[in-house]
Amino acid sequence: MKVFNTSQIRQCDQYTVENDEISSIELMEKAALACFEWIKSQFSANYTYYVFCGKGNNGGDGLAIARLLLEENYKVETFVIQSSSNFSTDAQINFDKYPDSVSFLENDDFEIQQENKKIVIIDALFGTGLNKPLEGNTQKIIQKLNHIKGKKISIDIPSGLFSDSLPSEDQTIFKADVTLSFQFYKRAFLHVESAQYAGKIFILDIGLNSKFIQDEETNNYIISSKSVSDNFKPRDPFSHKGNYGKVALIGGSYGKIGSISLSTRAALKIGAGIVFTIAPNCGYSILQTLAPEAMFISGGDEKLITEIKISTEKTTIGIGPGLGKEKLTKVALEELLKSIQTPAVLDADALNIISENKSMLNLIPKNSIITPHPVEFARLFGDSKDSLEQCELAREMAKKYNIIIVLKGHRTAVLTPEGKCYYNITGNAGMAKGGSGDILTGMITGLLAQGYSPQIAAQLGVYIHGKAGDYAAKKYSQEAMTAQDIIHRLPEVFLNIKK
Ligand SMILES: NC(=O)C1=CN([C@@H]2O[C@H](COP(=O)(O)OP(=O)(O)OC[C@H]3O[C@@H](n4cnc5c(N)ncnc54)[C@H](O)[C@@H]3O)[C@@H](O)[C@H]2O)[C@H](O)CC1
Ligand SMILES: [K+]
Repeated sequence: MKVFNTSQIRQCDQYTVENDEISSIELMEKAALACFEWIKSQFSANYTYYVFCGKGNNGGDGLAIARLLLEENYKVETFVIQSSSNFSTDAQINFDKYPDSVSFLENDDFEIQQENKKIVIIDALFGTGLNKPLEGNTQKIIQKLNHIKGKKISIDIPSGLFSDSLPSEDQTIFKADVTLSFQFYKRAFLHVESAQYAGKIFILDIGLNSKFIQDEETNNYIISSKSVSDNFKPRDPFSHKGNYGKVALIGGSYGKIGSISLSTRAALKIGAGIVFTIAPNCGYSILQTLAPEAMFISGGDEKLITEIKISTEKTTIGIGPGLGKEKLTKVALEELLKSIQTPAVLDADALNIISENKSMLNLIPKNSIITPHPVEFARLFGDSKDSLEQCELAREMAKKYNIIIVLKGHRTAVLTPEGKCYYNITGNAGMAKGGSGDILTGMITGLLAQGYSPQIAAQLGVYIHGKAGDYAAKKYSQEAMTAQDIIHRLPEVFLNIKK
């Protein structure tokens, strides 16, 4: 699913009006109707709706939503910000159509009866047309709204937030519980510094022109359930284990055998045919017990990996979880990287070792997948001022080193050598725990071994990992779920991938 910037969204809007049998006012009505239907499905008529509108098209949406609510006898109070600018053409039409009186706000002296707990505040002050950070009265109004208790819904985007950039710390922005956004994810919804204002995001289809959407180019995408099912390869009834690849997960050190056992189990559970684990000897009994389906290969020493003895030709390597950074382990990693020609997966301490010896970056085989979290990424490639800047740096590094970077976080991003960014929107805060990353490494390695291209293995891996995490949270709660529960919920994910 494509992510467009504000100017592309505006062009899409315009293209739709010019090429489809729909006028801009009809499009606004369609957008308002989609919001109204969503609101109706979530809240009863016992709520009082306070609708705050600007004078642009976002305000026009708000006025239309307020009218639709009134027509179905919901209790509605509508406010319009008084300003020197005129209503946009379509907002004016909706203002004229509004059947009740509205209150014009010159400052923040409006009253909302808070003893009535059933309050919904609808923010239709500013949308994608915001041209500078809010100040003066609009700033005061939003600050006051942010202190009022009630359900808060932003239309299209929280007022005060820019679609394509991140806010400064002192910027005033409406804090929504829910954002009902039209047709597309905005880039701001995909970065933690701005996404926190949007709450839960629902994308409402307002039928913008599909040819424009198909033809318009972008470098940013969401990994959709459709792209997952389109790329998913069901197992062939006539196949044997050799058809599903040979994996070697390499990692673990004394006290960190758990990491590589989680990766091993994840690779098995994601469908890999044959799985080896290369770990220090202290991991032997643990691994043979926790993952009896996998074969153990000694890493050479009791407590750390000092040698990696595997033919790398037909084996897909995943290296890093629990590996440690001992000198001999570093040498073993360097030797391994020099010997592999095919894409591998590198995570955790494998990346930390490389960050201390940056020339090793050039040894990473072309089209390999690295899976750093933001701190590991910064160690490798330097600091960034925020997550958007880090994402852009990752895009450059993916191109420079010809690798796929899985930048883990609230919304994990997969950056490709072609400069594309694929955001993952599955997953939840229950996964922000030790072990989750080890599992992701095992999953991506297992998918790569099964013949998925590195880019698709990375995209499927992050999507499936997040989705299994969502099933785990549903069953055990975000608090009580542990990383292992992500592995346990994989069956639900596979059973629900539509083919
Ligand atoms: N995506 C679609 O196809 C549709 C989107 N719709 C809605 O339209 C808005 C965008 O509307 P636009 O008129 O371009 O802009 P806004 O309503 O966001 O605001 C413009 C308005 O506000 C003034 N302004 C801008 N910045 C500031 C500021 N910092 N302080 C004060 N005033 C400011 C500006 O001068 C204008 O007067 C989109 O988000 C959707 O909600 C359609 O309704 C349906 C199709
Ligand atoms: K808004």
